[in-house]
Amino acid sequence: MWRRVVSLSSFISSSRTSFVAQTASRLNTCESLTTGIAQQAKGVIAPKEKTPFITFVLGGPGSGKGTQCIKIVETFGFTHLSAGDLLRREIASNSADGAMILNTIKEGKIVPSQVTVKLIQKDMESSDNDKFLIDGFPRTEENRVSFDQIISVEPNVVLFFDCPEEEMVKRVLNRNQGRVDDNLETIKKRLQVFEALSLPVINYYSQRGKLYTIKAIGTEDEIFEQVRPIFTAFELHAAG
Ligand SMILES: Nc1ncnc2c1ncn2[C@@H]1O[C@H](COP(=O)(O)OP(=O)(O)O)[C@@H](O)[C@H]1O
Ligand SMILES: O=c1ccn([C@@H]2O[C@H](COP(=O)(O)OP(=O)(O)O)[C@@H](O)[C@H]2O)c(=O)[nH]1
Ligand SMILES: [Mg+2]
Repeated sequence: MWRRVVSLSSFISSSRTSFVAQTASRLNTCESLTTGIAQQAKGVIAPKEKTPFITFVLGGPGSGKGTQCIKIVETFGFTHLSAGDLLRREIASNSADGAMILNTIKEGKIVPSQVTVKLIQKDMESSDNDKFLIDGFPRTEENRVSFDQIISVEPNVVLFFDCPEEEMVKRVLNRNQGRVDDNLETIKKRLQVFEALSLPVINYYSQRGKLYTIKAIGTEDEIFEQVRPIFTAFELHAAG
């Protein structure tokens, strides 16, 4: 449904821009939040009720992306699309790509972009919602470019759950979901892939003022209290 209207962009008024800045400042949130929203408000934004609002949720393995996505869904009504879950669903359904995906995940490597983007696209298009959390994607610059080319929508927000390696390893080893990649050997490979291929994506969005870094240590609730004001500010902006 959202695809039909994506190209119908309109300019947001300058009064809206100042409202956004005021809102963020009223919320007493961090400077990057104020700057990020104000920067977006200066750009071309399609009508709010029809444009998909996309959040990429990034961070190393075990940084708590999935856990926080559940809370964001409960509080802000997003649809949660976990790229890893979509790929595991392909394996479980014995699809043509299933064996290739399984081997790639076992090795801690990245599935070809087109495969992942098509799965995300299918779920986005079949959803009635226009607010999406895309969890664990893009993991590489190639992923990012591929999404841009196929879906043709920029993310509004990019969350980065910044967690010490030691803590991520501990959490993954205790995850207990029977995943083929939750073992020490694969985790080491995944951490290397994260550093070499995913950090450049995070830097890309940082340079564009879209990145919101969350210190991903502490209790789940404490971490969510860093996440909440980001979406509250966007909600207030949309309501304004
Ligand atoms: N703040 C936290 N403190 C301790 N354990 C956590 C926290 N957040 C998540 N976990 C646990 O760590 C594991 C990895 O979390 P998950 O959300 O699956 O991370 P990711 O999706 O980034 O790999 C899960 O078992 C989860 O219950
Ligand atoms: O866009 C993606 C997302 C995931 N994966 C693969 O799926 C695994 C598990 O991803 P998930 O996001 O479920 O792991 P998490 O970071 O949540 O532990 C990754 O290590 C990759 O091998 C991938 O290739 N492309
Ligand atoms: Mg996850």
